Amino acid sequence: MKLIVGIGGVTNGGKTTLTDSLLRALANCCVIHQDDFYKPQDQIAVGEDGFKQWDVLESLDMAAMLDTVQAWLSSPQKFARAHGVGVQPEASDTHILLLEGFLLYSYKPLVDLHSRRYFLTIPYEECKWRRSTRNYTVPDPPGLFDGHVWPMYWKYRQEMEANGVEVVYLDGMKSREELFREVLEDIQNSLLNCSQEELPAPAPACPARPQGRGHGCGHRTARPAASQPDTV
Ligand SMILES: Nc1ncnc2c1ncn2[C@@H]1O[C@H](COP(=O)(O)OP(=O)(O)O)[C@@H](O)[C@H]1O
Ligand SMILES: NC(=O)c1ccc[n+]([C@@H]2O[C@H](COP(=O)(O)O)[C@@H](O)[C@H]2O)c1
Ligand SMILES: [Mg+2]
Repeated sequence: MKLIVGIGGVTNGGKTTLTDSLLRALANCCVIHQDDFYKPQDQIAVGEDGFKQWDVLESLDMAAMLDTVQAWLSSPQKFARAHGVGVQPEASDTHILLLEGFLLYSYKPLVDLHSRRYFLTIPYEECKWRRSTRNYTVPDPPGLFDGHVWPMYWKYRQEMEANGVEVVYLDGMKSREELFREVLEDIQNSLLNCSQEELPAPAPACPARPQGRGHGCGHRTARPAASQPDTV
């Protein structure tokens, strides 16, 4: 069985922190980070606002990311070995791929491959503060957060919700430990449900089930933006 789990959501929501913890806890688990697929800096467009457009999908080589996901799908064992992940023989027919990134659910070919999609949210003030403590390879110029990062976050999130992409929202204000426990338990439940529901026919991955409320691999439908706790 193959399970692709997305850890998406707002910048500084805690995606990488949570993913690192899950990676350590789950057997036969690999990870692909979306920000490893940034295009070279000289290919990042400058917008009419004067800012380099780091927070748009076009700044990422999503075709390359998809190819990497396909490589895992075609042979998780080979992928794990190539990435230095030990395969545990006793759990060898279950493989998990964590996808981590801030625009995971805005690239259609990737959206549909997920078995489970998590989406971390934090309020504006917290996000702005956490962001101010971060050191990116290219430091944020003054005004980038309010002029580009936060508006793009809402633009893509609203598109995701309008497109009916089903996600499980996570409150990034909870402690690291609480988030880890919550998501680990949920993934373990998904694994149990998927193994019970798995068909004998070849299945590319345990699929997300849009109508699958009550099924382990389904998602909650995205709630409208206005009901989210971090609405500005
Ligand atoms: N649950 C949490 N509560 C408080 N701070 C957190 C939490 N998770 C992560 N952080 C901190 O927030 C910052 C961003 O975390 P990170 O995991 O890199 O987020 P992301 O990958 O979503 O940008 C880091 O300084 C990290 O230590
Ligand atoms: N990885 C890089 O090369 C790079 C460069 C400039 C900005 N960023 C920022 O990274 C953010 C996405 O990563 P996080 O979700 O981990 O914050 C985006 O908001 C983007 O502005 C990344
Ligand atoms: Mg990160």
